[in-house]
Amino acid sequence: MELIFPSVIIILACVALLLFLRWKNLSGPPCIGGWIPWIGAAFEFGKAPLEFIEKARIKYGPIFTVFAVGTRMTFVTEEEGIDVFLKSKEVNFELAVQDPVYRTASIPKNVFLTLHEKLYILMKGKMGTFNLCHFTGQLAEELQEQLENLGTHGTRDLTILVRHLLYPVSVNTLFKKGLFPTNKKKITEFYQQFQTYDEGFEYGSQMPECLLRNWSKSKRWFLAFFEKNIPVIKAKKSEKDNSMTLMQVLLDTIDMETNERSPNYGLLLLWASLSNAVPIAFWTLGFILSQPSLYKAIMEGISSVFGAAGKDKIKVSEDDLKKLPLIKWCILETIRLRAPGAITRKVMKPVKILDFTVPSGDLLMLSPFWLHRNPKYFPEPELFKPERWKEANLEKHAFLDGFVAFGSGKYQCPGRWFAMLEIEMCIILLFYYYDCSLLDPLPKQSSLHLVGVQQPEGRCRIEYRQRK
Ligand code: HEM
Repeated sequence: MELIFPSVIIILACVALLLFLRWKNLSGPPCIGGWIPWIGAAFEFGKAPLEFIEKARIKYGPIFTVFAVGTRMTFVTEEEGIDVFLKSKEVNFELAVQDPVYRTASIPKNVFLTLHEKLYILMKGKMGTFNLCHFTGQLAEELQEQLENLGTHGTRDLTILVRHLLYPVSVNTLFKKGLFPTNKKKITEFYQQFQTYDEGFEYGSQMPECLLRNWSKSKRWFLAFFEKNIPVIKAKKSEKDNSMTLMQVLLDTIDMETNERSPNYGLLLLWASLSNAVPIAFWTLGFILSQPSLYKAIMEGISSVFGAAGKDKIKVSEDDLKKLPLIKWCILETIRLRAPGAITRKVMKPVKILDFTVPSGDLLMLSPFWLHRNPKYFPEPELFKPERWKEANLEKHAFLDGFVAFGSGKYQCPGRWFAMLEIEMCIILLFYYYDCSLLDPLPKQSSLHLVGVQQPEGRCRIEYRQRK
């Protein structure tokens, strides 16, 4: 009797626990795990995350949880879930990205949480639509300097060409004029290090650094680069009007709170400014050049605004840009089709979506890439149709409904208008000076990326020849 009593209690406790777990599971969205504890669905998911998401949506419905390496990611794919993602006070951006920020830029949680909102407001203001006009002149100047290096004609891989234009232009515009190396060896080193850092970023944001030797080296290379250059960036204001660059403005605030993390923020801003803008410039040029009638229409626009190509440098004004809406539509249509695989928020308190309760601690995930393929928002979603952007009120800085490539809500991408402007200027100036054609078909997009926009899977060469 003495032995039976505790056994009954243990059995009852187990039954209660099982019922509780079953109830919990029933009230949560369907969960895709694997048979290996903790690892869960990591292998299947990691092989091709974008395809995995779409297959799971078809099999499990509009909301489902993927359990992988100890993390629960709950994907929302339809209105009700999207609304919670974008508007609920119970889901949080900062707590969702804090861990990846720590892994990729070594910014500790307390520093990140103290500074994030202040820095975000500064970036949003400095790169907002009112201030955009301050970038136009310098972007044009920097781009024309880089274009001079292309010579009269040549053939290059389009990705490399875009990198050679946008790396120096972004660094010199956002950090400090002249900061980008000018010595050939150092330029090559910068390119190689950034490529390694960028390519490994997604793994680096999830795995211990000790498992990613080369990536870790490139991260340390950039931290040392900024450590050396922060005093230089701080020292020099614009000779023309004493104005400050974005990084100089950020450094003022970072210094007030902590004087040790400036290089880390330099690295984060560098990555944010290049990782999406470069592939989007690549794809936009690729889409335009692979459609002769579109390329012709764009060239007619450029010639009507700037005249025939000559030897002198040109100035590009806000008014000029307004006369060339087709280029902006092409950029937006490219961003729609190559949008980030996922954006994320942390669930702070359980949230109800459809008939399910998503528990606190889950990462709520939204896929701009798949949302942009919903025919309800974008008819014939797989087609590249720049003219659909005619409907958007771009004068009022509004995108089309259902377009979330820059995120949405409180912490929408603060660099979105700058990115659009930089890519627009890049296309205008390249096409103004050179006749271009593609020597290879446009490559497929890789489906390996959740973080950021989609990368090309193979090479694509461009031939360029100075216009007469
Ligand atoms: C086409 C190019 C770009 C795309 C598609 C893009 C997309 C995004 C997305 C999806 C987010 C996360 C928003 C969210 O979760 O709601 C983001 C954040 C951010 N982006 Fe961009 N971005 C682009 C270009 C740029 C550029 C050129 C800059 C800087 C000059 C920039 C700076 C940032 C920063 C600093 C954040 C983090 C904001 C925060 O911490 O609150 N982005 N971007």
